[in-house]
Amino acid sequence: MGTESKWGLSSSWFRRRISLGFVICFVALGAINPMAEARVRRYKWEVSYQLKSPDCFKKVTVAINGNTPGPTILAQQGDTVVVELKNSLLTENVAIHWHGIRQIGTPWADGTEGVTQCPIMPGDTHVYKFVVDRPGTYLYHAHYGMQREAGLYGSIRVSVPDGVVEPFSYDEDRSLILADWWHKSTYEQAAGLSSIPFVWVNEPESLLIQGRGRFNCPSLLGGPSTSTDTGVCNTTNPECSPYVLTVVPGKTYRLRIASLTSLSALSFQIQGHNMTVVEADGHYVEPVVVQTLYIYSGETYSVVVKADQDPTRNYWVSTNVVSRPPKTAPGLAVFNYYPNHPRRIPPTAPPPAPAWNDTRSRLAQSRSIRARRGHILPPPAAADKTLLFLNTQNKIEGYNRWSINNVSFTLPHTPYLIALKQNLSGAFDPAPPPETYDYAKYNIYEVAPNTNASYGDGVYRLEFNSTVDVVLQNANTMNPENSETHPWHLHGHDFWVLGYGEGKFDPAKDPTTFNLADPIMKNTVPLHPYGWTALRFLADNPGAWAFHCHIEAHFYLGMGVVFAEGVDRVGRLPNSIYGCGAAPKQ
Ligand SMILES: O=C1O[C@H]([C@@H](O)CO)C(O)=C1O
Repeated sequence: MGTESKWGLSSSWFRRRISLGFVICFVALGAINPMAEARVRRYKWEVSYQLKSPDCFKKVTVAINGNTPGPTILAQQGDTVVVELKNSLLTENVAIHWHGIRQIGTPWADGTEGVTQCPIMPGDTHVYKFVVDRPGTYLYHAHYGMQREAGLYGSIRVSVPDGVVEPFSYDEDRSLILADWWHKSTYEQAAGLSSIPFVWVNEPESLLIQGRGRFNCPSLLGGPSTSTDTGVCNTTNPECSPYVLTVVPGKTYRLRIASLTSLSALSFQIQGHNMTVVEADGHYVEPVVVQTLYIYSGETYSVVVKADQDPTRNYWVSTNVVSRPPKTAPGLAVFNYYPNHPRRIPPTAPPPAPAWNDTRSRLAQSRSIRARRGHILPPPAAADKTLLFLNTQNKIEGYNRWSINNVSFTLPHTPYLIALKQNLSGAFDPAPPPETYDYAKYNIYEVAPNTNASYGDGVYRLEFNSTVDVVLQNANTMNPENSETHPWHLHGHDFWVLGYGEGKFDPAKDPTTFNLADPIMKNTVPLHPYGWTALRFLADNPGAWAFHCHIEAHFYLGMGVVFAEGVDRVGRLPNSIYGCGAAPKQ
C-alpha cells in the first residue's frame, strides 16, 4: 500500500487523540501532498450493549462506541477504510457488512457471517480493511443473526475525488437513515420465528429517523400506567426527541436518505417540499421530482431539496409503512428553517400517508428512475446464464420458512469463501440449487401447498466474467390474497435493473421488454407484490457473495442464495476470518 497515509483525517479515534492545531497542520499538508488522494480512514469501534430509549421506551440496543446509529464513515473515492472492531458484547458474536461496497480484491472483508467470515467472538478484535472504489451513499450494518434490528448500523458517505464535479449542485450534504423499531429483543423475535407454533415479529412499535422516534406510551398521554410502560416511557429523555434537520432559507441540500428497516417498506415526505432524486445506491440517475419517495430496506437515494418555502415556520419530515397494513404511527422529524426554534412544532399536521396498498404507484416510481446519461451500459447480448427465482413461503417439517425454487437457505457453519478456496469437502451441499421452477404450472395468485420445499446450503457457481440474468418472481404467501414486497440485495456487485413486471414472468415474451438502454445500476431492488423484477450483472468479482431478501426475518427464515465466481483468483485469505466450523484459526 505505497500510497497509504498513516494519518486518516476522518477517524474519530485519531481526532480525539491529537490537538486541533495538529489536525489543521495535517489538512494543510494534505492539500499540497500529491499522495493525499488515496488516504487511509481509520476507525476504532467498540460494539457493546447499551440501554437506550430511541422511541422513549428503554431497551437493550447493540451500539457502536455507545451510539445507534453508529458513526458515519466519511471517505473519498479510492480511500482505504480500516475499521478496528472490538466485540464487547458479553454473550454474542458480531460481523459487520459494508453494504454497497463491492470489496473488489477483498472478498473476505464483506462482513457476512457464514459466507465470507467466521463470526467475531466476544472479547475479540477484528480489522476490516477495504477500498471504497466509487463515490456515493452506502451503509454498514450487522450481518449476524438478526442483530441489525438491535441498532447496529450506520452510513458510509464516499465523496468524489478533488476537482471532480458532480452532475448536480447543492450547498450542504446530510445523511438520514430510516429504520423500524420493536420493543421485543431480537432474541425473542428470532426464537418466535423458529418455533412451532410460529410467532411472527408483527408490525414495528415505531419508525425511527436517524435513530429517533416516539412510541405512544399510554401513561404519557394521560392514560393509566401499565406494566409495560412504567419506568420505561420517558419523553423528557432527550434521546427520544425528534431528529431536527436545520436548513437555511434559500439554500439547497443534498439529503442522503437510506432505509435499514428490518421489515417495512416506507414512504418518505418533506411537508410542502419537492425532492429531486439524483442518486440511487451510488449511481447517478436522471433527475426525477417527487413529493413522496418510496424506499425499501437496503436502498439509498440522494435527493436535492431547496429550502424555498415560507421560512417563518418549521415543517414535518414524515415516513410511513407501505405495502403492509400499517399499525405503526408515522416516523417524524422536524425540517427546521433557521432561525426558528428547532423544537417549534410545525403548525400543520404531517402530510397524509399514501395508501399503503397502492402497489401501482410504487411500481410506477420504480420504473421512473432511469440511469443518468453517460452511465455504464449492460452487455447487450443474451445472458450466459438466466436464473428464474420463485419466492415462496413454505412449511417445512411444521416450521414457517421462505424458499427460492423450493429451497430454504441455511447458513453453513464453515464460511463459503474459506470452504471454496480451501476445497474443504462436506462444508456445504456440493449439488447446485435449482436454476428455475415449474413456471408453466405454478399459480402465483393462489395459496399453494408448497409441501416439497427443503432446507439447502448449495451454491450457484458462476463462470468468471459471465453475464448473469436473475428474474425474481413473487407469489402469494400462505395467507389468501396476500403477496409482500421483498427488497433483494446483492453483495459484491451492482446489477442493472432490466425491468419490473406485473404477474407471472413469461420467459418467451418478457425478455423482449428488457430495458437495455438506460437501466439504473443498484445493489438493492424491490420485488413488488405479485410481480417480477429482472436484473443483469457481470460475475466479475472473485469471491462468494450473498444475494438475499433484506427483510431481517425473511433472510433468517431462508430467503436467500449464495453465488460464487473466480474463487481461484482470490488472494490469500487473512487468518482473521478463520475460527469456526472446519476452518480453525491457522
Ligand atoms: O414471514 C412472514 O410471516 C408473516 C405472515 O405471513 C405469517 O404470520 C408475514 O407477514 C411475513 O412476512
